[in-house]
Amino acid sequence: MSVPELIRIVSRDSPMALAQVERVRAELAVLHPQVRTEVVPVKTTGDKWMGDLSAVEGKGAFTKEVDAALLAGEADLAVHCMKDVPADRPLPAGTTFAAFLKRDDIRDALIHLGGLTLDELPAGTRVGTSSVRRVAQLASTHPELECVPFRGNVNRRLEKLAAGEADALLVAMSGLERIDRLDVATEVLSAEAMMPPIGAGILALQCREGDTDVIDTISGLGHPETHREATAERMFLHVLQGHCNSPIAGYAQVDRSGELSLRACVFTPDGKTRLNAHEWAGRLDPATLGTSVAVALLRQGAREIIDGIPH
Ligand SMILES: NCc1[nH]cc(CCC(=O)O)c1CC(=O)O
Repeated sequence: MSVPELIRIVSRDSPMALAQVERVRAELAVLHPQVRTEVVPVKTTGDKWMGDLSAVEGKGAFTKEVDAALLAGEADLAVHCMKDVPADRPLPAGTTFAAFLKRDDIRDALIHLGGLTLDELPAGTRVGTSSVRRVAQLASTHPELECVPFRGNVNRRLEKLAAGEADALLVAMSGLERIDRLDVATEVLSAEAMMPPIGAGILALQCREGDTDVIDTISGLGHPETHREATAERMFLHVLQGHCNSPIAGYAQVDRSGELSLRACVFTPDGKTRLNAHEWAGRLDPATLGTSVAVALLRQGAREIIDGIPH
């Protein structure tokens, strides 16, 4: 393997995304101190458009411009939140994942300026979130709360909360951690109380196919357990074929004994129906586990629920 002299890293330009790039640079500096890196920040459709993501073909809204820069040769490595990489279709032709970094916290946090926990919030409390996954689950477990649309990067959402545009906020712990604002979290919600999105907390490193020097260099950053979890989760979504308005949640987990499991749910938007599946891989490879869990939900009627939601 010949290690490249320079690796140009493309990413969204939000504070969270740039912190992600710094993590990649730091890990790369340990493994290959001789490699220089440059950052190529780009704004994505999802960063510019503050309306409903389904109006801009939500899928890929946070990745399209990043992928384009990689494919155009303006950068050699793209850093994505795996959660934002569409899984219903293959990766853009000519690109491949070279590594998945060790997974961060997959849980959501509640932020309430008065310090209340989710169960303590009074009826009518306005919770800022545009996530159909969070809205459906809150409708199911806390129907007395009111969800208000809340878009923008994590810093922007914290500003909007401080400005009184909502009384409380649900955001990913990993997002808060990356912008160094874990201090604002009032309560960490268990993955059972608020099922995370597929791909939560995983940074995916994407390269051009055939760029073997970069791929070989970057693959050393990969975390094997996260790779198994990511593969199971991504195949699960691929088989399920959701759309950007379908509330889908779940996570794979490699336990201490090395056993891989995948737990997943499909909800109706009102949270009144929730389909559940939880399987262990046993002798199945991660992708087959993902397929099996998707099929289990389809057998319970997931297709009808997903197709019945306007998008
Ligand atoms: N859409 C913004 C976004 N993209 C990825 C994350 C969380 C970080 C991750 O899971 O990797 C967030 C913030 C949030 O959902 O609150």
